[in-house]
Amino acid sequence: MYEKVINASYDPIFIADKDGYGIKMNEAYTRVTGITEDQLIGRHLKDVVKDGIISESVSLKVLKEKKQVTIIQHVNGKELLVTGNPIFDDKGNVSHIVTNLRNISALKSLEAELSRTKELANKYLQEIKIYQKKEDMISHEGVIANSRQMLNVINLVQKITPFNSTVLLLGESGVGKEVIANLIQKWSTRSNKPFIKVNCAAIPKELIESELFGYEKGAFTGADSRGRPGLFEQAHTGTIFLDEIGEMPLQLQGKLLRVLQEFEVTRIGGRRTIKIDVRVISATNKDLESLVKRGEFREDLYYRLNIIPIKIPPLRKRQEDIPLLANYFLDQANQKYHLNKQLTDDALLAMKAYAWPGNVREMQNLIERLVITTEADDITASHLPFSNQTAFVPQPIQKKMKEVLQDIEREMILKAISEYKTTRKAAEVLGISQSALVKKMQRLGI
Ligand SMILES: Nc1ncnc2c1ncn2[C@@H]1O[C@H](COP(=O)(O)OP(=O)(O)OP(=O)(O)O)[C@@H](O)[C@H]1O
Repeated sequence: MYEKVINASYDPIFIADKDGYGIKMNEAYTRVTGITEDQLIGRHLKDVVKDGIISESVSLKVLKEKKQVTIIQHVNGKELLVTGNPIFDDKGNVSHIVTNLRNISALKSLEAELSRTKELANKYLQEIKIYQKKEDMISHEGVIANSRQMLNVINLVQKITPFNSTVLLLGESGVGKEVIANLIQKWSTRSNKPFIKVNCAAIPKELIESELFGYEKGAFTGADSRGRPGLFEQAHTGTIFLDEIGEMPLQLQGKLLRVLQEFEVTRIGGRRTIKIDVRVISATNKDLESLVKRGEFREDLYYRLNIIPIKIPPLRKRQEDIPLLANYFLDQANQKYHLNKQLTDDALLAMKAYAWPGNVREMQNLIERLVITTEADDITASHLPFSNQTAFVPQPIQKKMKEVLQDIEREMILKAISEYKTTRKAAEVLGISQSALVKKMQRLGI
């Protein structure tokens, strides 16, 4: 019976007796080692080693040491991992040694294969990392920034996130102040704490105080009879974003200043002060300094808010971001409407030349509109509402004359280059020398 079991085993088995003679081996043993019965069975293992059939005998070692022994054996050019197990009789003497073995040459080649695969995986990982790094350089948690100015903004954000310092975001409407506020919150240690956004311009003036600071029960008619915590209290342990801070009514600015200095609030109609731990980010598209000069904004509050000012430049001052943002919004709109529209090069050039008074928001809205309304798959310059010279209608309040002239120069040059391809031809059409054109292009950053 035991012979049948041994022969049925897929794994090689060899049995030696207590005197070191081979007495049994199965077919798997011959399959793996190439050793036949006549070389091993009935022979003393010392002789088998002497004849060079096996390099070393594990059975003899087990007989000597009276315990399990594992060795590496070389047989017929194969490397084998051989384990011998003693079988003891009733008196505790070794009666037989059962040996099994595994071909580790195969394992070794698997190992080599594995390490090759690992190497390859590592190579791909590195490539992906480089690619991701490139992507990260452009998109920072969904904030597209590739221009030097915006990368400076992102760097500054990275520097300040570990601290709870008060931040004031400055920039024209639609430049991305809120996206930067979101980024500060996301990268800060308070990222999983409350993030309360307050648009000071959207709340009726008479309600701002109760919204921000809350009220006790019976504080005024129409109030919730149980009283209510204000937004500052709701932001406790987290961040409060005061958008359009320039719209804060003058009579409330004193109270806001006290909250920011003491970090405690008193609800309307209440007497107790409530301690709050909040990080304050505020934003405005107004020139707060002139508001201060005109007496419309408290100077002390301005200084309290302006601890870390971050200026976000208008889109026309960071033209490198324009194609990236345009394609980013194009992808978004394509996904939203299950379309596959493309922006042609001349459309991107025209976009680069445009002044974008409504900044990134204007671009986002325009691209979404174009994706829906353009019949063809390609969105070209002719589809853009500003490609017919409407781009640089001077906006005397927003721009200096020099800037407007530069914008016009830039647009004319970009148009000429895109139409005539070479600076020589473009210069001829524009009526200036080629070297003057090249100089102008350098000055305008084209
Ligand atoms: N760098 C950017 N990357 C990706 N999207 C952006 C970027 N800047 C702005 N946006 C998008 O443009 C729109 C306007 O941005 P945001 O609301 O942050 O501007 P804002 O300066 O806060 O405007 P406002 O002063 O009118 O409140 C948003 O939909 C925002 O997602």
